[in-house]
Amino acid sequence: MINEQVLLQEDLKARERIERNLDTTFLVEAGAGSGKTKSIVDRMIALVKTEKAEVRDIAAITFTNKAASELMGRFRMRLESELAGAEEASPVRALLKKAIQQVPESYIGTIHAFCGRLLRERPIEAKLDPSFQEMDPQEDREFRDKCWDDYLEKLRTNGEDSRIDELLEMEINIDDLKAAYNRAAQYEDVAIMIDEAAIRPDLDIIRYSLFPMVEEAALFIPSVVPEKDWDDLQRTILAAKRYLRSMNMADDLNVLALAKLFDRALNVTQKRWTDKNQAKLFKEQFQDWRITTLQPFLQRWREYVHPKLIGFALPAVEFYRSRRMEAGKLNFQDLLMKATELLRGYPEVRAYFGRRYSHLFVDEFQDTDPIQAEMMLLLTGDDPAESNWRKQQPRPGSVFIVGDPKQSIYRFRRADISTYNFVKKRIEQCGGVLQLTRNFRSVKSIGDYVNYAFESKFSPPGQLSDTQAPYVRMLTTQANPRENAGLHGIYTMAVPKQAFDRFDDIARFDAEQAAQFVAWACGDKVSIQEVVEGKTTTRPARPGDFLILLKRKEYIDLYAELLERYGFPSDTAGSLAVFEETKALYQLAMVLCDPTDRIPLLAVLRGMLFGISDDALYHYRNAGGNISLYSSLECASDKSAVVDQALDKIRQYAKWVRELPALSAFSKIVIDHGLIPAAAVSESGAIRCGTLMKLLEVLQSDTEAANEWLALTKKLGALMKDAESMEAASIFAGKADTVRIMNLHKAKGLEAPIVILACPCGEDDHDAQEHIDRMVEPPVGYVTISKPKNAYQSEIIAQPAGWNGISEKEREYMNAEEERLLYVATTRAKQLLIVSQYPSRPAIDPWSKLAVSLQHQPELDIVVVDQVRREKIDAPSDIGSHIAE
Ligand SMILES: Nc1ncnc2c1ncn2[C@@H]1O[C@H](COP(=O)(O)OP(=O)(O)OP(=O)(O)O)[C@@H](O)[C@H]1O
Repeated sequence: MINEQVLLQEDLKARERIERNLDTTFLVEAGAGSGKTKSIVDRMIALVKTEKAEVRDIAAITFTNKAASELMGRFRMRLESELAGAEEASPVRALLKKAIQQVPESYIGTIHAFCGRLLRERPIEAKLDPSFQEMDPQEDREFRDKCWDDYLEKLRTNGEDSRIDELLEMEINIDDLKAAYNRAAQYEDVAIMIDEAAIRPDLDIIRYSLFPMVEEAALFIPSVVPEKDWDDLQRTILAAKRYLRSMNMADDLNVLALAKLFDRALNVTQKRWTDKNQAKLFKEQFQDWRITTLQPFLQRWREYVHPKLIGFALPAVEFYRSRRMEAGKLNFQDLLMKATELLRGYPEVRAYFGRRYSHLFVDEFQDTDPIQAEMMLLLTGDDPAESNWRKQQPRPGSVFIVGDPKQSIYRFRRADISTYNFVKKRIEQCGGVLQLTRNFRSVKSIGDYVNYAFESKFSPPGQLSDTQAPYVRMLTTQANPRENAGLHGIYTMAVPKQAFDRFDDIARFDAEQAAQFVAWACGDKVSIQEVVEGKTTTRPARPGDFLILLKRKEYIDLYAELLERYGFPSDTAGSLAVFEETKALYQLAMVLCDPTDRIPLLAVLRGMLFGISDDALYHYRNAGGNISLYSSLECASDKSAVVDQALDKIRQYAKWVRELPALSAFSKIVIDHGLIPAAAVSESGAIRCGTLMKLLEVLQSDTEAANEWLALTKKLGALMKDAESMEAASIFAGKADTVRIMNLHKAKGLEAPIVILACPCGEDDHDAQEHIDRMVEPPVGYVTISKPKNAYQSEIIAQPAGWNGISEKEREYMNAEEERLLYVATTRAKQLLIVSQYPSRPAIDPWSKLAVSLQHQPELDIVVVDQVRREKIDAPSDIGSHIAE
């Protein structure tokens, strides 16, 4: 193998330099499985042992709190083991002892918490209320929503709501305005591009071109419906005719709505027209008109709307910002921006923190917020007077950055490759860029596959591109398991064609195969190779060896459900938390907020909590019963007695709500109704039960919700609406021997002996939504606003001028990131990687970009395994009757 030995030597040298060249600033590009955390710990220990730094001088910034606690744990353990190995009375021993004492004084944590620290020490210079509070993303969302409502209210009270009316006349509704507000609020550090000069496009161009075409084509549509129905163009023309007859076409918005009917490919079946040749001509004519007239027009319209929408949103965002400051509440972005402003604005503060944290470590640099780069250079810069971070150069050895540009997967959360490349160049000038290429994680067959699959996907080695990371060969040193000692390498697992390529069916088939494989493998059929204290051993596979990764989160619970059927517990991350129990509890909470409202009351009676049939309700009404919490039927018939019992129960709940703090009442209801055991024995019981318990925890952490029923109801509503705000959790979460199932972004930094890239469906090809240019000062944002078109698609309703070219550029970035996501996915496996495929329709398969490299990999033989019999309640509504009894 060419140069493999040389490359290994280079890797070794790089690792030595990390520990030895402590006065050199390094950016370490460490490939997958190369032991990033270990290299950080090695350097920290070296700093302590050589007295270059004390532990209290060290700040290490990690991507998540979990990564921070792992780093902290490993650092502490290394200090302890170094101490145990140090000679009695040696100077190093004293240093290590002191270091251990100082561990609590060091900083190891996320960038946001670090900024919080800086700001708490210097609130006056930061112009902050010293008792400011940090808001997590969920609290921030709620605060932002509240500010939006208040802002609209303020406009109304000040008589400024005519501004809203103006926008409503442009086919914009209140939801669109809020979408613009939410979008602009994401980019407070960016100058959002607005073209104030955009002029209103004249809709006469549509009137004069489209109306006559519609009238003419209508003449060739038969008067009776063709045997096989109207074709697309006919249907659209007939709809347009109805529109023209019934709507006021002097109104521009009606014309716009009509024109949009024609903004799609309209198929024509010639024989359904009265004249085939004319039909062919119409097809071409409408298609041509769409491209040459309609689409340019719609583009100009979206450009015209854009400044109005953004212009409305920006003052609302400013209102939200000033509300945060007045209330002393900082969101994550504020923490970064305020801390950077503080360092930028005060040379003495810069110098103070530069001394205080003289050795800065930054992990996962490829995925952090670009403002972090500014902070980092301001803190470590060698010129005390320079406030422009781009001109700063780190002091020798002051910063140690670790990252892997091949694993940058958070562009949607502001990660930015151009900032990464800028910092890399800067460090090249004043320190060194090192490559760690040796991979300790995967066996050779996986390494070979990864190299083969990604060499052509990344940019040529050593070449800096502003969209894609350069390819670096991965050097695996773990041998494959000996023959018959363990299934290893890469396998595919295909799902056969499903009717209409329905996602639900594809996912279910795949989940069943995956569960069967896990069951088979754990039945002593697959051995796992492990290196323990330098010795290679094997042991039977167990559930904890499996990591199932999905590109999208919708189907995570399905995989958990199928695994459960085969008797395997799982631990999920990133799946949606909206189960029937949560929905039913929310409905009940609404009833208890306003018991006079009969509609939710009826829904609760018929829903999963009480499962009362329409028949029973009918009998109850017939017997003179009133569906109300305030009346009870004296002599109900047998059939309707259940209604009375349910109403009694709800009355009882209402009493608890009046008498107890909200969370106590809520918990009592959950227990009284037996929801936790009921969830536990239902389909996906472990997750549903775990999610209910997590729900109680989430409510407990919100003081207002825990005390007040209305706030609790609102909180439940927010959790239902915003799937991002609470993830489902299994009761097995955190237990060691469970199959882990998660979406790909959650798998950052994780590994497992066996990885399944599952669920070969659900891929969508969504358009770019924004593009941020961070190479100019201040950074400029090109932001579009969209609204849902239907359940699956959205349409852009406002866009900045020149968006087509800009969005193409952004697509390049997005496509490049897709490749990196695949790199992250394939590099999680230690011994065996299984890739699910849906060959019948690659466009919907998120893993299909690997198809070419997978061509010669064997397909997994799925051995049919029986499901485990378990007792379960068949219909959720049964729970109600159980309780009623
Ligand atoms: N020097 C080493 N010798 C032997 N094994 C190591 C060494 N360093 C790390 N490992 C092992 O290699 C595996 C990968 O290490 P780690 O998870 O730290 O890699 P990483 O660089 O964070 O990878 P990724 O970026 O892909 O998440 C782990 O199982 C770890 O225990």
